[in-house]
Amino acid sequence: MTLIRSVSLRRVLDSRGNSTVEADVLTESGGFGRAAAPSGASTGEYEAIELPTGESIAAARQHAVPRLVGEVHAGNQREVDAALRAADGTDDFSEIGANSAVAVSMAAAKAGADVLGAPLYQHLGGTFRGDNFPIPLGNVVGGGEHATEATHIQEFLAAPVGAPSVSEAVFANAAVHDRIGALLDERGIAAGTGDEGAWAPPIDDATALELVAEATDDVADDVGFEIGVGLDVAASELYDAGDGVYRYGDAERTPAEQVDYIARLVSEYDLAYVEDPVEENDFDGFADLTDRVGDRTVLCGDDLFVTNVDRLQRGIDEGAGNAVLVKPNQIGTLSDAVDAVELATRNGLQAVVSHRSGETEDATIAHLAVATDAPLIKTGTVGGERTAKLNELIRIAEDAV
Ligand SMILES: O=C(O)[C@@H](CO)OP(=O)(O)O
Ligand SMILES: [Mg+2]
Repeated sequence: MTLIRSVSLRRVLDSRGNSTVEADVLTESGGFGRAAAPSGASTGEYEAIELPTGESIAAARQHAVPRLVGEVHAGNQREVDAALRAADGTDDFSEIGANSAVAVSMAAAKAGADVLGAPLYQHLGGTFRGDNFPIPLGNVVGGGEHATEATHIQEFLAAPVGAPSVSEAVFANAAVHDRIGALLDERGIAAGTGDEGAWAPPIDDATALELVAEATDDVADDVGFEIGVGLDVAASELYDAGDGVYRYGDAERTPAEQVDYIARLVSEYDLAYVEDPVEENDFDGFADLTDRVGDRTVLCGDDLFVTNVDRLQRGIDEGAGNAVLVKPNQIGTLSDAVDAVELATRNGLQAVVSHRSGETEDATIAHLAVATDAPLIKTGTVGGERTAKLNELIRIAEDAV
């Protein structure tokens, strides 16, 4: 019933105005799925390869489409993703591009769900998946690779850990974003926004932390539940491998000082979440930090693990981190992303399903987070390509009760 009849690929726009791959999958019985690949700016060195859009589409048409059409069932995600891997033939999707691979993988999942007449989260997660919903982490202030002349730390996140529902969490994050806008205004600081819709003011990291802490406290008082503060340091972007130091503008920190600095921030601001506190090759520094503050906060590897089970297994073996960021395009297929969640969960690590800084209206990650019972999702706060996922989460929560 779900045998694939056709796969179409096209260039569409992403939220940065760049091109990306969109895929349509149609099955023999008329099931249809459409999905588009996101794209990172602060990409990890070990991510699957994103090819230029046209190149990726041409290669996928040549190598992957013939292996899918009339051969593979869209309802069997493992079969779809195995065919994509076989068509590519490399470890990192450098032949057809992770952008085409992930678009087809997600579109096939939607086509499979369509044939079943089931929502995507249920097709992926099964009937007995439980009824937990992820807490959305909302990027409210940022800089790094996502904005120029703004903070060095890439993302300051609202973490509404006490929210009684997805909907209340989503609106709390939006309220924090709004409150920060007002606080910036009061201080006469003009600010635009970065790639993910977060405020990108020309202030230092300490001031940004004070501002976000004040805004989350104010909104927490209003809504009556706890809202913590989180960070994505995206430390690989600050690291100068030649000199072996982290550069925050004119200031420098050695790797040991970096670990001390983050540990101090965790204590001082009672941080609920820290992503990529050290650069992507420093498993030792990550493990040291996990030893020191891992019982108090979520320490999440993004560039460190790149949704890759081999790197994640190394982190588990070495005690580096207690959470993994899960980005399907970082590894290339939904099956690989689910493998990373399952490996993490089996070993007591939390999974954090995540968007990219370059996004589309595609909302697959909202379903993936619910399907896999991920405790957290990072998908922005405001802006259409971000609210597409947040509003989908609200709909899923309503649908699932
Ligand atoms: O570092 C990150 O976590 C992401 C998403 O916020 O950014 P990018 O997609 O640019 O890698
Ligand atoms: Mg990150």
